[in-house]
Amino acid sequence: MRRALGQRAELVTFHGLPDDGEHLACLFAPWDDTDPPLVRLHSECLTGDVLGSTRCDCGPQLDEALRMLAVHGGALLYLRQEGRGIGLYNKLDTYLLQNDGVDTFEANRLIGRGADERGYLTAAVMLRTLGLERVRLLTNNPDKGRQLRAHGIDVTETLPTGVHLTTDNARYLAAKARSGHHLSLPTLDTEAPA
Ligand SMILES: Nc1nc2c(ncn2[C@@H]2O[C@H](COP(=O)(O)OP(=O)(O)OP(=O)(O)O)[C@@H](O)[C@H]2O)c(=O)[nH]1
Ligand SMILES: [Zn+2]
Repeated sequence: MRRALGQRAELVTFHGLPDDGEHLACLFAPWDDTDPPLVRLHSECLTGDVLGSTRCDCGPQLDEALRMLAVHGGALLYLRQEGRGIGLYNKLDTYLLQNDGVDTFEANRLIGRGADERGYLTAAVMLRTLGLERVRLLTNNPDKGRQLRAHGIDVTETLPTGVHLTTDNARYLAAKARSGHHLSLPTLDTEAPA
């Protein structure tokens, strides 16, 4: 079902998705006919997207994607994959471990969950349903492009998001870089000068 969201954007809901989730597509028109449309797969982060938490970079990444899509057109899939798939309450439990110095991926494992439980089959089905089988993907996470391709989406290009580094999210971003996200972070010199 399609609902208008302002003059140049509309929301699309889906029924019968593989994981039965309430995922949402937000379409921005028009897109340039010469290039495949810009697509952002955004994983839900209630704390960062809505409540302004500065522990992660989700809020600034969502704002950035919405700004780019408003200019260039394309689609944002808002995927209900809170906490990289472990859910909100579990994510909040891992925050306690992170406060003791454990990184965001290891904290998931310590509560008995996968470091990243997200799959993108549902996103691929959403894109195909929307007629978006060739896309340019906005992400620093190579797994998203890899999985979309494995599910038959032609990802012609991957465009990096900005690096939204602050003192609050520096450890979070460093953990993402270690886990394979394409992020070039400045190195911090923690040693005292000789
Ligand atoms: N388990 C867990 N999930 C988190 C934490 N902080 C943010 N998240 C979730 O992480 C997801 C976003 O993943 P990220 O690793 O930040 O980025 P990404 O989506 O893999 O990559 P990009 O496309 O480049 O943004 C959202 O679902 C957030 O809810 C955390 O401390 N623990
Ligand atoms: Zn977040």
